[in-house]
Amino acid sequence: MPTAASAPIRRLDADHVTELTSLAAELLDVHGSATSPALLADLAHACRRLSQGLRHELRPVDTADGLFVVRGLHVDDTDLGPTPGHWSSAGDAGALWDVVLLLVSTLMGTPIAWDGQQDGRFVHNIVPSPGHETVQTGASSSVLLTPHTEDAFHPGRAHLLLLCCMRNHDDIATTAASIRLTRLSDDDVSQLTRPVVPILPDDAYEDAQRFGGKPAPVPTLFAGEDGLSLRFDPAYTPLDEADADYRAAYGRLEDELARVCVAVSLEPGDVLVVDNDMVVHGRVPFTARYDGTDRWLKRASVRVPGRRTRPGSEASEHGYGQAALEAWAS
Ligand SMILES: O=C(O)CCC(=O)C(=O)O
Ligand SMILES: [Fe+2]
Repeated sequence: MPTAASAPIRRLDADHVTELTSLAAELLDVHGSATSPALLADLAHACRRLSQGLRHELRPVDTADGLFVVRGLHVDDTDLGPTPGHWSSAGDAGALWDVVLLLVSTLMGTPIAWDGQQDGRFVHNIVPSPGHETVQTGASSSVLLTPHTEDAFHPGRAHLLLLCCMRNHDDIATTAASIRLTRLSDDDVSQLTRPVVPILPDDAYEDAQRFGGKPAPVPTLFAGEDGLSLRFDPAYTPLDEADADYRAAYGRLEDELARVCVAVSLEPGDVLVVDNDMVVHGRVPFTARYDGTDRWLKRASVRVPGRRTRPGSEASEHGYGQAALEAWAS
């Protein structure tokens, strides 16, 4: 896996940084908490005050990399306080950054949350947690977090995934691979366009894992409105139920994704924006510190209204009983 970061960088100038952080601070001051429903309801209105220049920097992904890094925001490590040991103890830690991430998300679409994940919060805290070292969720550390589409099990999954870095003293990389940079034969693409095996809910969704309905097989690849797209989470795909031809094509897809994979080591203040229809992301293994100085990311998920990238058959999926909540009624 390549170790050099090669993601497109969009650098915010000082005025744009001030614009974004002062609006976030004002909203936090007015509403008292980043999880306030009134703050969520106020986001779209508040964003109208942001300049065209800032909007331009935060325009949609515009290269086949399917991602970019927004750089220039400054996180003060001493003000931040210790990295929480678990998402459930994060409370309002780093709340200003929750609001920054919500504003950035709102410029790009509609932030979504899940009842069954991190108490329905719209901004998740991604921290390594004792006892979770080897699971395939954001709370793990000692294992490779296998490249995946975020919330691949669900038809209402995000179009965009945003990761904002609070702290990353050991330069632990997020990995990302774009389907648009892979080379696959037409035969492999046809194979993987067939709905053969389901993608099951991941370990972050205990309720969904208890859902009684029959899992629906879904295609791995599909034609989006602007090119080839994917829905991929091998750690939660019962591939042994697939026929040999499908399995072989899936293996070649995995090889190609590994070939084009980039490693992006986020710096505090960086916001990584990933197109969840084009790019699968993961994380390299690391040794957690568990001393309050661990790596800490904030994560938001965004739907882009009007985007037509998903197969029509997704409309009849049950989504394992999980519902995505939108930050405001559209
Ligand atoms: O820790 C990372 O860099 C990414 C973790 C991840 O997959 C996620 O937060 O969705
Ligand atoms: Fe993820």
